[in-house]
Amino acid sequence: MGSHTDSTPLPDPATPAGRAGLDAILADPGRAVIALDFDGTLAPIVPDPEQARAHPDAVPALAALAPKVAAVAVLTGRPAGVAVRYGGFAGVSGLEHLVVLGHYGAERWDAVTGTVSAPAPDPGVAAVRAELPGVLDGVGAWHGTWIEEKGRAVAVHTRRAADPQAAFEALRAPLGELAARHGLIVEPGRMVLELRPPGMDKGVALLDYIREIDAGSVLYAGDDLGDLPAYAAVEKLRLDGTPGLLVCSGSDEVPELAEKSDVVVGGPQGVAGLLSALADRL
Ligand SMILES: O=P(O)(O)OC[C@H]1O[C@H](O[C@H]2O[C@H](CO)[C@@H](O)[C@H](O)[C@H]2O)[C@H](O)[C@@H](O)[C@@H]1O
Repeated sequence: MGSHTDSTPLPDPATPAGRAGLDAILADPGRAVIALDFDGTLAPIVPDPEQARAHPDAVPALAALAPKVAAVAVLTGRPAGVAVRYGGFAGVSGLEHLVVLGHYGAERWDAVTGTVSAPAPDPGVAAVRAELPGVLDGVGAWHGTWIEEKGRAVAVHTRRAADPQAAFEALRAPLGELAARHGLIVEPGRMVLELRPPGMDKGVALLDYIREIDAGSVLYAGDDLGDLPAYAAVEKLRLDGTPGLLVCSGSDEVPELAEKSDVVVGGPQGVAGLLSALADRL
């Protein structure tokens, strides 16, 4: 695998803004932030969310790139600690300064300390958790749907239902009502509807992090609807004079993201190849 990614050339961005973003990263890597989603971007999509793991090429590529840029961050809907575990990010040489922003930025894990910081849990989550089985029962959606307990949120997955898209659509309205009754929002994703507190998204988290690092350029890679706010953040940064490159980890499931991206690569293997090629160039 290693020799394959080592030889991958850097992609040519499809847009002038994307080319400017890549040029800025190459010209001054010491001020570049590389931010990446986890599921579908660093980790292949699998039917059972508990079995998701980073692509074998992903961590070596990140570890090769991180010492050459200002900062590398993983920005995920997962709890930060879960992403660290499933990604195998702790204790990796080269990733001593990695930051994992979990729960769409509400939680933060720093490799330097090995600890997670997070605000107090939203009481609406406990109320939703208690009512969720009854709501699913009412919709007749038990078969094949699966509740992911996320601590600060709960998610209902339909990928393993007989008809995943139909189950997803059938659950949208009732879960929306349940979330709204308890002050939560529904975050739709790839065959998943997550009920979570409002007020944070990947765009807010990315902008905060870019400010913290005082970045001069940014690369953001994602694959899902939850990455759209981060895409919007990069578009805003570009308008304000900070170049950026938008990378889509391609799939058939979320065409909206591919349409907005500068570069589309072939899933997590393609993302790892791009990161590795970037590390080689730097
Ligand atoms: O922000 P992300 O890192 O992309 O996390 C988004 C959600 O990803 C996970 O679900 C997705 O991946 C699963 C494993 O491959 C897959 O089975 C599921 O269909 C996908 O939606 C995770 O389980 C969620 O908690 C995350 O919010």
